[in-house]
Amino acid sequence: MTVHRTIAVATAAPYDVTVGENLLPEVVGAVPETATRVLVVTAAPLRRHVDNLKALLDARGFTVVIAEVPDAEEGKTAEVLAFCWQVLGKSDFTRSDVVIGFGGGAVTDLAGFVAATWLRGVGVIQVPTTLLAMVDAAVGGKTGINTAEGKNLVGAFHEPLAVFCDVRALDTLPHNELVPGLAEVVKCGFIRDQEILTLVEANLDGLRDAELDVVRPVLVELISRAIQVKADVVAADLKESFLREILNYGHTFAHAIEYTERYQWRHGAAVSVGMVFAAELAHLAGRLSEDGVERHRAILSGLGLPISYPGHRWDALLTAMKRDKKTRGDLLRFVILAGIGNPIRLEGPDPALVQGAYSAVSA
Ligand SMILES: NC(=O)c1ccc[n+]([C@@H]2O[C@H](COP(=O)([O-])OP(=O)(O)OC[C@H]3O[C@@H](n4cnc5c(N)ncnc54)[C@H](O)[C@@H]3O)[C@@H](O)[C@H]2O)c1
Ligand SMILES: O=C(O)C(=O)C[C@@H](O)[C@H](O)[C@H](O)COP(=O)(O)O
Ligand SMILES: [Zn+2]
Repeated sequence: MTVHRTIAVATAAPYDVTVGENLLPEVVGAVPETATRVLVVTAAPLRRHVDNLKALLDARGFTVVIAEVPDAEEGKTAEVLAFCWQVLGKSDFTRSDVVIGFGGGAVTDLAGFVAATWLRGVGVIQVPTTLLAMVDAAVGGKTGINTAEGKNLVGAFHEPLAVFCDVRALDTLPHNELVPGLAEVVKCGFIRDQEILTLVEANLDGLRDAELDVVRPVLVELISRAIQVKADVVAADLKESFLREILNYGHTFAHAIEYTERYQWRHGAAVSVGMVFAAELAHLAGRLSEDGVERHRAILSGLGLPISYPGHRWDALLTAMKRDKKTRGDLLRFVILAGIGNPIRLEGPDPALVQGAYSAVSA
């Protein structure tokens, strides 16, 4: 049976996230008729898919410009952003024209920021092609790039016109890229929708082995549920004044790992360790039971995700964590759980607790 689900994101500028199969015609249909030019921001592994999209856009009479950017985190830099601006300038791209972000989370983050900054903001349609980008990066309007000092330090909130998650794109996604996306799905389970945890626990082996023909129905359910969690949160607090911080569960430590490891860790893998770190911190702070911590370890390791960090680089990690966007002045702030499904903030914890949580996830 063909999958087709729509999740509405009810922000001030509402849009739909479509989860389905063979959605390229719908992507083209979402480009406003007022547009003349379309910039597709993408990376080399997506070339075949993008050729198909370009053919459909050409047939509709749009002038299509492709910006193929360096893959993965290498694309989230100021230099690549400037390259995209140059492409837009040279093609006389106007406010009625549209950017399409076509790729993993690195591409959708960059494409969104290109759209946010060009002429102070043009429309962007996001077409995420990794599991992680479908359930998280392409939804919610957080866009940005990394700087030499840290992860996602420059960016803007810029919501898409529409998001299309074509689950058939996952057929070409390498196994080692699919599993990290499950970390963000599990995150949504720990912070809000516990049915996600139940579904994952019941399908651990199939999800870990990514046998898509076997787990496709459960994966579609998990994708839809995770997007629904994100949609509900961003609809209530788009600009992260407080509630939205729960989507950052596990990310204080995760971003520090990514930065310290020069982006050689997959984002989802770092988030997996980051959630165990946050669970250990919550336990040390007396807010989460030993069983709650163990549930983190069991689910994440059961999916084949890392639950420890072997780097022994505490000083570097602490320096990076201080640059987290939830920090206020010198006050480190963490999202932790006061029980599964109940995220709270831990502000300015005793440094011994933070170091204790680090020791608990050190391999
Ligand atoms: N804006 C947000 O709210 C948000 C949320 C979560 C993550 N992120 C960001 O997303 C990024 C991670 O995204 P990611 O995990 O998708 O990694 P990624 O974008 O680096 O993609 C992983 C790899 O898969 C390739 N790929 C993508 N789709 C493919 C397909 N269908 N077939 C074959 N190969 C394919 C990519 O080219 C890349 O080599 C990080 O930069 C993270 O900070 C942002
Ligand atoms: O959408 C959000 O809000 C999130 O925090 C989702 C995270 O999974 C995502 O990795 C996001 O890019 C992190 O943002 P940052 O503000 O910590 O850079
Ligand atoms: Zn994330």
